[in-house]
Amino acid sequence: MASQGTLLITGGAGYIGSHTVKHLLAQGERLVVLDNLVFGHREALPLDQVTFIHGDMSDAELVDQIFCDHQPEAVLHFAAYAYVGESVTDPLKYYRNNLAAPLVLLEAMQRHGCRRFIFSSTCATYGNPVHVPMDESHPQAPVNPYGASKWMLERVLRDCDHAWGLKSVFLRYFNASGCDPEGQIGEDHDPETHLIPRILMAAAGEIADITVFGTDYPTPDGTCIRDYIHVNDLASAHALALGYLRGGGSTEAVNLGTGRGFSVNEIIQTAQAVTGKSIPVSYGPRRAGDPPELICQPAKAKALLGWEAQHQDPREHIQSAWNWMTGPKKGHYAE
Ligand SMILES: NC(=O)c1ccc[n+]([C@@H]2O[C@H](COP(=O)([O-])OP(=O)(O)OC[C@H]3O[C@@H](n4cnc5c(N)ncnc54)[C@H](O)[C@@H]3O)[C@@H](O)[C@H]2O)c1
Ligand SMILES: O=c1ccn([C@@H]2O[C@H](COP(=O)(O)OP(=O)(O)O[C@H]3O[C@H](CO)[C@H](O)[C@H](O)[C@H]3O)[C@@H](O)[C@H]2O)c(=O)[nH]1
Repeated sequence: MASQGTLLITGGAGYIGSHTVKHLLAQGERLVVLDNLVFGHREALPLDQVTFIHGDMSDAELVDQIFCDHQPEAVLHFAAYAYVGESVTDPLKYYRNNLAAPLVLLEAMQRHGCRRFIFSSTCATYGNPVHVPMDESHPQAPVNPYGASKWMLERVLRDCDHAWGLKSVFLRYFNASGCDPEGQIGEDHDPETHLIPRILMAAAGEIADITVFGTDYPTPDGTCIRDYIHVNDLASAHALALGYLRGGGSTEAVNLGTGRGFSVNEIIQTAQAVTGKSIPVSYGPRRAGDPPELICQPAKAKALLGWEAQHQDPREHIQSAWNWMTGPKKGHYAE
């Protein structure tokens, strides 16, 4: 197996996947992207620079063919469903796509001798915080099927390590935000549920207002606190995790966040300042399943991978997302 071989990126046409693709291409990596485009966008990929395969990771024949044709050295696994609320009402959809479908991928990896896996896990595997900031040894007690599906796949990956030597890094992202500073790609979910893009949709008049979910949390201003991590910082962490595995690293879980929390109200005020728009706000009840405060303890990422968030200021996240939203082409490589 080549030490700098081809990488298979599942879900590479999605938000975080496409930013990581851009970062890895800049580092000279050779990439094959597998995406069914259920949520991703073909235009989010530079099709002249990657091999794009439009298909589903649960298609065993297709996945096997990809391993025969490209012999990937490692898999970066972004593909999943990620609507927490929907996972509560339709859990089987989440267990099928986030837990069962990756087994097809892992079976192909085992057959073809591919032993490196970088997994998009989440702070949602921790459930309600027992303490903040949360380090990797925080108890994992997910409170919704989305978080549970990710936690269970972590368990599967550990078992594969034990049985056949698969080495994985579980990157537990906190709240991904921001966009490519060059404005080529952005966050383009439909439906969009995340806070920052919805605030900007309200600023642009695409929705009537931003509803704050709950004002009676035990936080200084009563609204939820989150740790917003720039998507380009997530991208660079993937490259470093790959280097770590190439260097013979063992299976590890690694949090990715800044270590700083911002409330929903603070994010809205920052967005008003960045956009210069007066953003209509309404106040609603709490959203089921939202912990009051999620803040990352990122020390392990620095110690193990040499990674630190470079984009600490949420103004920068919001500015890059606003530039992309209001840019002439609304992002994307090709018209
Ligand atoms: N956005 C966040 O804040 C956040 C936080 C923590 C973890 N994550 C995880 O990071 C990953 C990427 O998140 P995102 O926000 O970029 O989501 P996204 O929906 O933009 O990207 C996921 C991509 O996977 C593709 N996909 C889904 N199922 C597939 C399948 N069966 N076969 C092939 N392709 C498939 C979709 O079409 C999409 O392009 C997900 O695993 C998500 O759970 C995201
Ligand atoms: O219209 C909105 C949207 C969000 N919020 C609040 O803003 C905060 C952030 O909410 P997001 O929906 O943007 O993100 P989550 O905190 O729900 O993120 C969770 O879901 C993500 C998947 O999409 C990731 O897995 C992440 O790790 C996990 O914490 C929450 O307090 C939420 O209640 C609002 O007040 N109004």
